[in-house]
Amino acid sequence: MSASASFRIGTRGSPLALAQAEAVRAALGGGEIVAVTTKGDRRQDVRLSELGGKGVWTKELERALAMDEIDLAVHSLKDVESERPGGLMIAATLPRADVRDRLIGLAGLRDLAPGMRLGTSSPRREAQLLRRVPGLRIVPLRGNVATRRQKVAEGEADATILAAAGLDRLGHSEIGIAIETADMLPAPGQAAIACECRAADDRVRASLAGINHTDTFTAITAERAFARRLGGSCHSPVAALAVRTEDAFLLRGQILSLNGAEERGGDIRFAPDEAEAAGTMLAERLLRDAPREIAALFGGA
Ligand SMILES: NCc1[nH]cc(CCC(=O)O)c1CC(=O)O
Repeated sequence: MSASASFRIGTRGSPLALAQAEAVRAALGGGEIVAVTTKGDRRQDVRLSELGGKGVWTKELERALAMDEIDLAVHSLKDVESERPGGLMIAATLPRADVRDRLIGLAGLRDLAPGMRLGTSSPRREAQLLRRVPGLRIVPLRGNVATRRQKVAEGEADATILAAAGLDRLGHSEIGIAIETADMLPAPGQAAIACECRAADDRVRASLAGINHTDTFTAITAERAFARRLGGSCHSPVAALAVRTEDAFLLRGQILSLNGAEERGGDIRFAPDEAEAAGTMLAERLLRDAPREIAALFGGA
């Protein structure tokens, strides 16, 4: 039995969260899965922003971590706010999955037309799509994959968009059409699974260091520094993606006004040890000449 076999691996209880926790358990070579219900899981009827932002997914897990009820918490990194509570740290990321979003209900983005109802509760997807197709009607749509597909099938929306990584991890590789990142930049941290632990817990930290995928960690470090420097609220329209190139990394970032009318985007090349600084620099560059609608969203400017 490996040393990590005794770790209590905290996770939300949704099918996606459990699949991700299982992937971490497999990487560690053992451990006990402890499912914790979060406020975000209990309330699927209201907008995420009304529940208090994406912290609703992570807060109860982080409380359990701080209280030593679990040894590590597994999250979709995308749902983890870029400011961390003291004493906790993201210590590892697994190799990143498909970073793209997938369109469900239509054959491609070019089939979107004014007046169509696109179901999403993501301000990023809403702003990006409104920018592409002004006049599109955005209808709130939450719930797990099965629920959302059902809502589209029942005509509550004409189409919806979900992260490829989540669909694939649930075994739904056949659902939807992948949207290239050039057409729709994903959320910071999308498709990355994060392992969070107590910063003072050397035993867990050492085990997590052993399963960490460094290229993914470098990429998400840049993306999260970008998001952190933008401040604003955690439900502002922000997109970022860093990828390894032949000799370095490339971070692309985008910020939009809520209705997509205004947009600023750009990119920056960086070496692995400059990930944090690169994210911050790109954010500052985009904020410098940002129009008022965008500057108002990202108060940290
Ligand atoms: N907040 C929802 C959420 N958080 C992580 C994923 C998908 C998996 C991932 O991006 O790692 C999803 C669903 C979606 O956006 O379609």
